[in-house]
Amino acid sequence: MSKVVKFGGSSLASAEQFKKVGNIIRADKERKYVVPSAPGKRFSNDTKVTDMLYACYDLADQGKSFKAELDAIKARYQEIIDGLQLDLDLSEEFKIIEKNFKAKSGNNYAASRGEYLNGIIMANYLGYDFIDAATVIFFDENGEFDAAKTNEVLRARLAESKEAVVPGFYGSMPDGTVKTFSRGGSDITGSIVAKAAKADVYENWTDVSGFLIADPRIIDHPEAIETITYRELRELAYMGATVLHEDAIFPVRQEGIPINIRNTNAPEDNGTWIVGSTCQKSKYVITGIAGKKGFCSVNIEKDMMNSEIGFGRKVLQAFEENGISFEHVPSGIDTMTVFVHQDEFMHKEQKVVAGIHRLANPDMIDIESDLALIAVVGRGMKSTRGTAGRIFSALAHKNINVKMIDQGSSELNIIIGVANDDFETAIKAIYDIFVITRL
Ligand SMILES: Nc1ncnc2c1ncn2[C@@H]1O[C@H](COP(=O)(O)OP(=O)(O)O)[C@@H](O)[C@H]1O
Ligand SMILES: N[C@@H](CC(=O)OP(=O)(O)O)C(=O)O
Repeated sequence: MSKVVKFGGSSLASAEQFKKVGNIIRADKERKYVVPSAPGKRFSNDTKVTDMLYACYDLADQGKSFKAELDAIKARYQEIIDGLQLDLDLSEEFKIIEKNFKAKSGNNYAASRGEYLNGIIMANYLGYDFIDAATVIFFDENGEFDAAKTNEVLRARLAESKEAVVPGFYGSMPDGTVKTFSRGGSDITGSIVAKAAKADVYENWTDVSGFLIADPRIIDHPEAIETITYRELRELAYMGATVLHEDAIFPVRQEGIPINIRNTNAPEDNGTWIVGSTCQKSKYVITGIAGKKGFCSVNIEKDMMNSEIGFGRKVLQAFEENGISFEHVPSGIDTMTVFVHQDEFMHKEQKVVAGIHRLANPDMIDIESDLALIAVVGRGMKSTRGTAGRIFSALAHKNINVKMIDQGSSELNIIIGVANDDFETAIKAIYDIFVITRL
C-alpha cells in the first residue's frame, strides 16, 4: 500500500509550513512518495520562488547583473533550512545555478530549480531518498511528455527506494536539457508518480479544504465538494478552477487511482475525492462553477447557412489557418458564433475575418470582445429538469445579459457567456440559487 503526496507551493512557503507537511507525512507510513513544489507565497502579496527565478533568469539572459535577485532566492531557502535546523548547505548548488544562468541555460532550467532545491531540502528533512526529476520524467523531441518511457524508468527507480522525494514541475528532453510543464505543473508530476508507483491514492495537499463549489476569491467561504468525477473536474479545471492542473487528471485516471485534495492547514478535513465514477449523488444539482474572462465572440450570419454543406468547416478553417483554437461554437439556423481567447485572437483578427470572407462568403461578421465564459458543471443536472431555466432567471434577476448559453451534449455542463464586468456577479447569482437557496 502506498500513497503519493504532492504539496503545493503554499504548503511549502516557509519552515513553519514545512513542519506541518512533515507532521502530515509522518502521521501515515503509507505516504512513501513525496512530490514538492517550489516555495509559494507566504502572504498574499509575496512572490512565488518560481516567479523570482523567471525574473532572475531574465536579467541573466539580457547579460545584466542578477546577483541581488539570486541572493533573494537563496535567502528564501536559507530561511527554511534555518527554521528546520537542518544540517544542509546549498551553496554548491547555487554556484552551479549561477554558472548555468551565465551560460544562458534557458528559462525552463531556471524555473525548475525552485522544485529541485525544495526537493533536496524535503528529502533531507524527512530522511527520504532524493530522485532528480530530470532522471525519471521525460519529454520527446517535440517537447511532448513521453508517458511510456517515463513510466518504465520511473517505476523501476521508485522500486529501488522505500521512500523518496521527486520534485515536481520538470523533466528532461532527449538531449538532457531540462524542460518544465506549464505553470502549476507539479500536479502533473504527482499524478505521473502515482501511476508509476501504482499508488492507492494520490493526495494533493494545498491551502483549501478540497475542491470548492466555486472560486473562494469570488464566493466567501464556498462549500467543499465531497466527491467529484474526473470528467466533472476536467470541465472545471479547464475553465479556470486552478486548484488542480487540468493535465493532472490523465495519468491517474488511466489507472483508476483516486485523487484526494487536502488542506495542509486543516489536515483533519476530509477534502475532496476525485474518482472515476460514483453512485454518490452530489449534494446539490450542480457540482461546481468555474469560469474565465477574456474571450471574444465572432458572430457569423448567412442566409440559408443551415443548408450549405461544409459552411462550419470553412469558417473554422479560417481560425485553423491562423493557428487559433476555438472554445465554443454555438449555432442557430442562419448564425454561427465562434468563441476564442481574446489575447490569441486580437492581433490576428483582421486576417481571420478576411479568411472567413474568402472561404465561407458570409453576409455579415460581427465581433464582440471582453466576454467571460462560465461553466456550470454537475452529473446531477442530467436527471434534473430546468437547470438552464433556473440559471437564466437567476442572472436576469441580477440584470445580467446572457450572451450565450450552451448545454454540452453530455448534459454534464452548461456554458454561459456574459460580459467580463458581470463575471463575478454572475457566479455569485448561480451559487446563490443552487447552493444557498437550493431552489
Ligand atoms: N473551485 C476551487 N476550489 C478550490 N480552490 C480554488 C477553486 N478555484 C480557484 N481556487 C484557488 O486555487 C488555490 C489553490 O491552488 P494553487 O494556488 O495552485 O495551490 P498550491 O500552491 O497548493 O498548488 C486556492 O487557494 C484557491 O484560491
Ligand atoms: N512552482 C510551479 C509549479 C507548481 O505546480 O506550483 P504550485 O503547486 O505552487 O501551483 C509554478 O509556480 O507554476
